[in-house]
Amino acid sequence: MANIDRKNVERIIQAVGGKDNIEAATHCVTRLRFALVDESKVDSKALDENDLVKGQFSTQGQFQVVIGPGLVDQVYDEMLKITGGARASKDDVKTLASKKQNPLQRAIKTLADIFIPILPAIVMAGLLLGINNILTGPDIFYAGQSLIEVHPQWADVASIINLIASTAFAFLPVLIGWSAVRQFGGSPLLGIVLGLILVNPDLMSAYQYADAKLAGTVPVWNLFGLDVEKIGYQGQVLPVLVSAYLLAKIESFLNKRVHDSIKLLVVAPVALLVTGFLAFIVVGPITFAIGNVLTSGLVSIFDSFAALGGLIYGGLYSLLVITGMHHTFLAVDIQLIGSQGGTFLWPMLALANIAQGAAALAMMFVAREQKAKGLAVTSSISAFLGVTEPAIFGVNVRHRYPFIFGMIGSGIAGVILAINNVLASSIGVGGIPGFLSIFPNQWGIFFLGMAIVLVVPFAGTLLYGKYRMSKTGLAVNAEAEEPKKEAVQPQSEVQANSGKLPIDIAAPLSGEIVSLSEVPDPAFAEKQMGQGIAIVPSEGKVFAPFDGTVAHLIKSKHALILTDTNGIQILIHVGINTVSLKGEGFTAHVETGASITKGQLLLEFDMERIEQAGLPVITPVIVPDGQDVIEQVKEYEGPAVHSDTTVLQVTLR
Ligand SMILES: OC[C@H]1O[C@H](O[C@H]2O[C@H](CO)[C@@H](O)[C@H](O)[C@H]2O)[C@H](O)[C@@H](O)[C@@H]1O
Repeated sequence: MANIDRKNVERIIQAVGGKDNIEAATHCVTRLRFALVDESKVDSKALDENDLVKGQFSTQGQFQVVIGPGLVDQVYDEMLKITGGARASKDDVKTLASKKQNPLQRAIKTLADIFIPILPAIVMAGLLLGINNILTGPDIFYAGQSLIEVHPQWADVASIINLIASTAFAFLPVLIGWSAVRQFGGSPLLGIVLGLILVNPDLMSAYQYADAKLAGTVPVWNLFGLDVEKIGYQGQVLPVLVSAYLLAKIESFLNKRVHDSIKLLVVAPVALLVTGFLAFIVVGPITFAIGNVLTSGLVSIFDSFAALGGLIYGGLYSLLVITGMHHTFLAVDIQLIGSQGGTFLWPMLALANIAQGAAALAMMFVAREQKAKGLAVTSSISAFLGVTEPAIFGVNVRHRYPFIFGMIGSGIAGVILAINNVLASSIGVGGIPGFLSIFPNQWGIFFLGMAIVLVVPFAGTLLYGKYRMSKTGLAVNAEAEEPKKEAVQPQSEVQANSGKLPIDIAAPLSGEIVSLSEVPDPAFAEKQMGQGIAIVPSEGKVFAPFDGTVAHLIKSKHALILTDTNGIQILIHVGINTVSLKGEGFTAHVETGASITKGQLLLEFDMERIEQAGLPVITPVIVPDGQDVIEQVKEYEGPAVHSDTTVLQVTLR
């Protein structure tokens, strides 16, 4: 690795607003992470012009300057020497950075962080409920009758499917309790128990509450003259969220004060007792009422300004996906389903997914290069099945106009869905399977919306893309976007062309090799640190791709830098933002400095743990820039078998 120029480090300090503007700084394997006093003092142009800097962006109150593996430690050390500042941990910077977010931003992020880990359970339940809807809904296969009415032998099959499907919704407070207490720093197990308390079958179900209230038959406990309603909180979000917060705080209060020898006897029982009483006496009734007021407020706004609401939510939903804020609306969907029996927001989400997929698909006909075409197709399939990041980041945002046509299509469809009050009975799989979650009597309108989000973004992108090509004479392809990238050629051709020795680098993981552009982190996706590929792993194991040494095993064990016998360095970064797991779920079998042999097991990681934390497991494998020995890097795609499939080919000078 090249030596760093101190002057460039000084320029970085100046560009981020000088020493006094740096509240704390740390670094991970690839970038400097700053908590800055005032981000408006950052001179982006100066950073762009700095040779050491590969990229810059601000996220969640942190300002990140991408330097690249190998160099970043040196730059960080030099920076500390210059500023005289103290080393900070990632947590220090994270805490300071989150203070920079306003309370609303923090609340949004916390909500999203709570709901992301439970999303798979809810989506699974929604899909099964959709199947149940098809079996039990009238007029789908037979006029005026449902399939199980005509074929009663299927009735119990539908009933079992319904039971399996509705469990995640019926016990939703348990899922939220687990995730929320974990997020608030308490014991997830107590969160589960809290959720179970709130839906205990001894309580009257929240779904029967309205009728019982009218009839005056709500059961109560009498606590020394105080009547407390004995009701459960099925389908409610706020009661369990607030109770989970209290539980986590009470638990950590007690943990700090109670002696270790009696912790087991005191902490959990007291925390649960206090929270349980508070939940039924105060928190539950108040938040239940607030939840109902908020949802009916939102419903009446949509009743009065349906078209505008549909245009805004449908049109801008994909922008929310870019910011990651979209998961916050899961809480609103769930609350709407719990208190109104259906959500009008989710159908627009499903169509917004399709719209981005259709726009990406059109790029297949605009792009000329095979790889760009391939990316357009695969990413659009993913969007049609409810996951849009590959289409949005990999294709649409890079060319801008497909993203805009996607938003136009989903805005128009949003208006149509909103004015017809199309509802989803549950949250399901977004994109095309989304119709399964829509009340079957509204499929007609939903399919009309689907036609719009297929046609408008596709036609708009295709026509505008062709027009642009005819104006500029340029084909849109990967090379046009990424001038440095080389096309993949057969090995023999490379040897013949360059006359230099190409070195094959084997896959360090088994799975699917994809383009770096599919990595949901701009530092990798935009190749700010170097060329490479990413692997969507099929198992949580990293193997040595060559004989060499471990140049650096990152403390939190989520990333490794390896050097081969020719001096080529590669970075393997397991997952995205996995530094936040602080080594949890990672087991290293080697240390920094160890010699390695091709095929040797280096690291194991728990894919489920990473996914539960809401983090992607996609693993970039890059050849960091700045290696003077390297002339060119070629990238391969397709299925990968560790230690066998070639993922990269490096030609030395
Ligand atoms: O909110 C429920 C939906 O959640 C997922 O989709 C949303 O998040 C995805 C991942 O960030 C994103 O790609 C997609 O555009 C969002 O709509 C899930 O994939 C959907 O099936 C689910 O309905």
